[in-house]
Amino acid sequence: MIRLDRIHVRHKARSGGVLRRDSVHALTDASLEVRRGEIVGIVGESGCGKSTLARVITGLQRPTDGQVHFRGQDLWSLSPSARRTTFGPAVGVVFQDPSTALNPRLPVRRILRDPLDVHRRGTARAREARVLELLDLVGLPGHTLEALPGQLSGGQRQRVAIARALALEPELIVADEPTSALDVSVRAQILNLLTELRDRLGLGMVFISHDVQTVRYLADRIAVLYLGRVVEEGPADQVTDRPRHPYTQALLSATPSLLERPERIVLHGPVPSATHPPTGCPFRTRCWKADDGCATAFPDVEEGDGGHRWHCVRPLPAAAAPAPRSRLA
Ligand SMILES: Nc1ncnc2c1ncn2[C@@H]1O[C@H](COP(=O)(O)OP(=O)(O)OP(=O)(O)O)[C@@H](O)[C@H]1O
Repeated sequence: MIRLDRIHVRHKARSGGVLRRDSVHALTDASLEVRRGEIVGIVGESGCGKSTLARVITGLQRPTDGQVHFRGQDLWSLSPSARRTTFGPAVGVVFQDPSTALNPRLPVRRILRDPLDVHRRGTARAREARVLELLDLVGLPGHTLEALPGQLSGGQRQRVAIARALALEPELIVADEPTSALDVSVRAQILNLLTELRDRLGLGMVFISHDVQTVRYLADRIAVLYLGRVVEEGPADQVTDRPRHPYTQALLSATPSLLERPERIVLHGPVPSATHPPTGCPFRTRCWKADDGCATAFPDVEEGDGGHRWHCVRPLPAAAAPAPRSRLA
């Protein structure tokens, strides 16, 4: 349905003065594919490029280099109006915090009707019927229609945001940390709702989170991002049960229940600057397996079963081995 091909995104650095503006390597050579009915999880630490990737997928961010193919068409070769009318409605977005994503002055009825009005979908009566249908899809009672976002709970607000994302019958939903601003008690309900919607509507979904456990719960496939690079991707169970990239193993070790031997791997040193990323493998400065060879070039892709891919010249063996003791807490 959607394919990102060798995407690079460079932002102008926010600091550096007028004369010297470095560029931030937000995404480097990132490729990703989402098929109909599939949930792809994107996981990585803060600043690794997850939101930039979400913006590229939703057409909000034009890549500096690389292509976005939607149903086989190069998105950025379309005219702005074709992009707006064909691609825009096909992709719905759910953001992290429903309190800021919804207009606090509009009742739910208006919030859900707006996209239908803007895109002139059907008659006034059909739009009203669609609003009721949307409310039902996300499991909200009818009286919610007259409420303002501030009168709803966090979980209900996120349901409204999901209903709005579904309004134009998209084929793909991009959910950027959709549960991290919610109470723990309602997170599972929202995750279950997203899975139900995928099953019921056959949606493709990109689910972005820094929490690998949440991503594993939901996703069919997982891509692990580090400093703007996809360092590992593949079927969710393979990536989480048999990680091949040391960075994936380190992420997993922060959620011990996912590993048979739950020793916590403590990564030493800060995440390097995205303005001056390390040469070669970006993870080498914090990797306990790195040697001089890791500094020369970004490792070529290695491939295992079922589309499991990783970029590492010193990958973990096929059955994950624990990291050396000196690096374990
Ligand atoms: N508009 C911008 N101008 C300059 N730098 C930016 C801009 N947007 C993002 N960046 C930088 O690009 C890199 C990737 O940012 P991005 O927001 O995509 O990461 P993220 O993984 O979503 O982080 P978080 O989980 O904290 O939201 C970071 O170094 C960030 O500071």
